[in-house]
Amino acid sequence: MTAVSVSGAGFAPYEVLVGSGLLADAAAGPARIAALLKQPRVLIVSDETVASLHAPALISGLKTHGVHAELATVPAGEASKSFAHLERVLDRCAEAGLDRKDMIVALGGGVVGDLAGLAAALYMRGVDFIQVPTTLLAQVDSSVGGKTAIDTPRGKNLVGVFHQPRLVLADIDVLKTLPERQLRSGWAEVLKHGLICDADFFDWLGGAGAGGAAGDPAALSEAVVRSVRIKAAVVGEDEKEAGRRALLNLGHTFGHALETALGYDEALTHGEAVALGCCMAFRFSARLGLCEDGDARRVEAVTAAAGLPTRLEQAGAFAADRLIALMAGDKKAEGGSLTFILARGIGRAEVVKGVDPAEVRAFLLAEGAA
Ligand SMILES: NC(=O)c1ccc[n+]([C@@H]2O[C@H](COP(=O)([O-])OP(=O)(O)OC[C@H]3O[C@@H](n4cnc5c(N)ncnc54)[C@H](O)[C@@H]3O)[C@@H](O)[C@H]2O)c1
Ligand SMILES: O=C(O)C(=O)C[C@@H](O)[C@H](O)[C@H](O)COP(=O)(O)O
Ligand SMILES: [Zn+2]
Repeated sequence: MTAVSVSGAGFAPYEVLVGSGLLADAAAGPARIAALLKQPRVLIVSDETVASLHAPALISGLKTHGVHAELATVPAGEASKSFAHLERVLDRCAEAGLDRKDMIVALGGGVVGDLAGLAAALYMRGVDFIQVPTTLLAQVDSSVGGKTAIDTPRGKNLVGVFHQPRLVLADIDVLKTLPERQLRSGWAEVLKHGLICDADFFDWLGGAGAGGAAGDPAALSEAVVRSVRIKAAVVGEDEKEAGRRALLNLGHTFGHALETALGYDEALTHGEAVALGCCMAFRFSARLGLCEDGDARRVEAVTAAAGLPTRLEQAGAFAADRLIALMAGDKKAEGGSLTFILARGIGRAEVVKGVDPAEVRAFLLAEGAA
């Protein structure tokens, strides 16, 4: 097991534990959860798919430590990141009689983590929560850093707060039940971490570590640990995204606009949108003369080799003006002007504010938007 600690100026430090058998072995994950509790009970929030596969092991592991667990489930999928499901989860907290000393456990992918984390931040003005991420995406990214949110039809993650977990338990074994498409989606955020600030990591992901995208356990473990270290370092420096943390949004200005334009449809997962968005960010960077065309081509080749989309037409048909309007509503935008995370090369991302919408429009048309 590897422990990565996340610490920063504005929040209580916590550990991300990455390893095998953390859920199945009651002396591992459940023991760590039990040790953090002020009262011997938790509310586990999960989705219906994950609950049926992995909640029984967690519940019985907790029971061996005298912890009673209640379970609240939402339907699997992005549509659960909504006001309606947030209300239902909050109602379940009240129905279960949770008080301020109780703990919520988010057992699932990024959808469950974002939703349960937001519910934990809101219920009684804030209760503690633990992340037990079950997708690759959630293990390498969403369970770490304290961003919680729901979507609205006008924007992805438009309503949320920063609320850090008390512990993250990333059990690599649970990825064995994850559908291949979801594994590849998570790989997109892994590639993103290399592209932002670690060219050696990106080289490894495109070479010796490439098997991780198809489930090779050793490569997956290493990719999770290296990703978590990168994310923990960035979050520790800038919890509330005053500066450097925005780099973690590489590929997301384009990606979130695509997801919202598609109505959070399952045709494009968040990871696929990020993969495509990163390719677009590199092509846009090359067009603006920030990086070499060769960098953009390499990003595209490594992304395609991982079975992820790299071109707009793979995601659907889009109107450039609609995408620009959505990007102007992105959380990084200031006064309606566009902000992008662009790159001077692989591993050299930077925040670029005040990008000319006419440049963006011309780029989107060249990419195949109408
Ligand atoms: N808070 C953050 O920092 C952050 C970072 C990245 C992404 N996100 C958010 O995360 C969400 C995407 O998360 P995701 O990709 O994990 O999707 P997800 O949570 O929808 O999970 C994907 C699918 O996999 C299933 N699943 C999960 N674990 C499984 C397992 N072990 N075995 C079998 N099936 C399993 C789920 O039921 C679901 O159908 C998006 O909403 C995105 O905005 C948040
Ligand atoms: O943790 C962060 O910061 C990120 O930007 C990670 C992203 O992968 C993630 O999708 C995040 O939810 C996006 O945040 P948002 O602020 O753009 O909604
Ligand atoms: Zn993301």
